[in-house]
Amino acid sequence: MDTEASMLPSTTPRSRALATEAVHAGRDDLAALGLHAPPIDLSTTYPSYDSRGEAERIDAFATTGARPDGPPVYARLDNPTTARFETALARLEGTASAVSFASGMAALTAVLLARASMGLRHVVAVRPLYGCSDHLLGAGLLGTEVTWTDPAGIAGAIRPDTGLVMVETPANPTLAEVDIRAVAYSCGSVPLLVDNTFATPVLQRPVEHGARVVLHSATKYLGGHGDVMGGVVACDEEFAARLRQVRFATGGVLHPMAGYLLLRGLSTLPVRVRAASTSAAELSRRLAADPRIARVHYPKVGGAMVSFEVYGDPHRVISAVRLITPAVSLGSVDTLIQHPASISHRIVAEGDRQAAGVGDRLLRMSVGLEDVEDLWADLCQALSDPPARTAAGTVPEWLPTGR
Ligand code: MET
Repeated sequence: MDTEASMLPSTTPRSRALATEAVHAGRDDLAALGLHAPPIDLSTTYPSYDSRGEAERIDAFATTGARPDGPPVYARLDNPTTARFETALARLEGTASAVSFASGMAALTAVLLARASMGLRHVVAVRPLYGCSDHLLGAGLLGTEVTWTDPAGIAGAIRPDTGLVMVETPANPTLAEVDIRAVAYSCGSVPLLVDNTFATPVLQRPVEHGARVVLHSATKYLGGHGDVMGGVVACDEEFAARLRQVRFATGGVLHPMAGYLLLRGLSTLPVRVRAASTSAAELSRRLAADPRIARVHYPKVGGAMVSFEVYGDPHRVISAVRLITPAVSLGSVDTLIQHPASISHRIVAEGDRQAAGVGDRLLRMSVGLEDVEDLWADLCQALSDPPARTAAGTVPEWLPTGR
């Protein structure tokens, strides 16, 4: 069992360069353990002959929410493998702590419940957000109430029962950006949560600009290979303790295998994000110069996401890509494209979606690690009208013509 990991300090400030932390954070004890790869602890329960001692450890967790000393008693309290991922992500975001969850939505749920349980049910939020985040806030499923505003309206929207201000920057799917420092100032003493899924800590560390809570769908760039689902909240230890109590009570824990894969994903995060961002910036330039494209969205902070509005039928583009994968989600090594109005933001009421800039002709592309010329060739043939794949001689040989 990997008990040493639970001894790792969770409050060590980031002192090494980001690329170094990405490789080493959460693994600092491995050499002393005589290990190279992090051990995976799949235990759901932890035997003990000392029931009085276990009672004390459960009382301590229930009272403080601090990570238990030694074995976790039960896997819903903590897990040494997922703790390694939490330690590493906190280091990258520059926070004291991080708490992992089964998905990004489980992570956001825990944040909202933690604040609502303190009598702070009201949330101020800026659109657009990822469609399911928008839905979770707006539908009142957790008993929260939301006021939507633009960044300039945040200070005026805050009430005595406001527990959170939430922004996503760059936003899903329009890549609209907010000035985190200015927004944090408007929040006063209300914590600002920034969904940093698109930028990742490689391009932006929101706590350095005044945010108090950083949310990630770890399923995306942190995992990086489209094969692991998870969520994580980076924050101070006081709020992390509250989140652990909510996680224990509601059960949305990250599986240890997912924790292992996410820790492995972090080690290549800077390399992947920078390489994909270079291609995304190049594709955004080419798309902006293309007469078939009405508008291109690419954020100032950079990143591997490009959104664009077509003059033609966006559904035809989705059906015509051959190298690019027509799928929702993002942050994988392969390039994905999806139609937000149909998928990622389908659950948002049409009027709200349109008002947030998520039009019917908008496509969102997550640029991966393929050669940029191959990606451009696939985009060009998919954008052609009539479809290039039916026009003899215009399909690159390497593109499959059917499925
Ligand atoms: C179920 S829809 C969306 C999944 C993911 N959050 C995305 O934006 O692509």
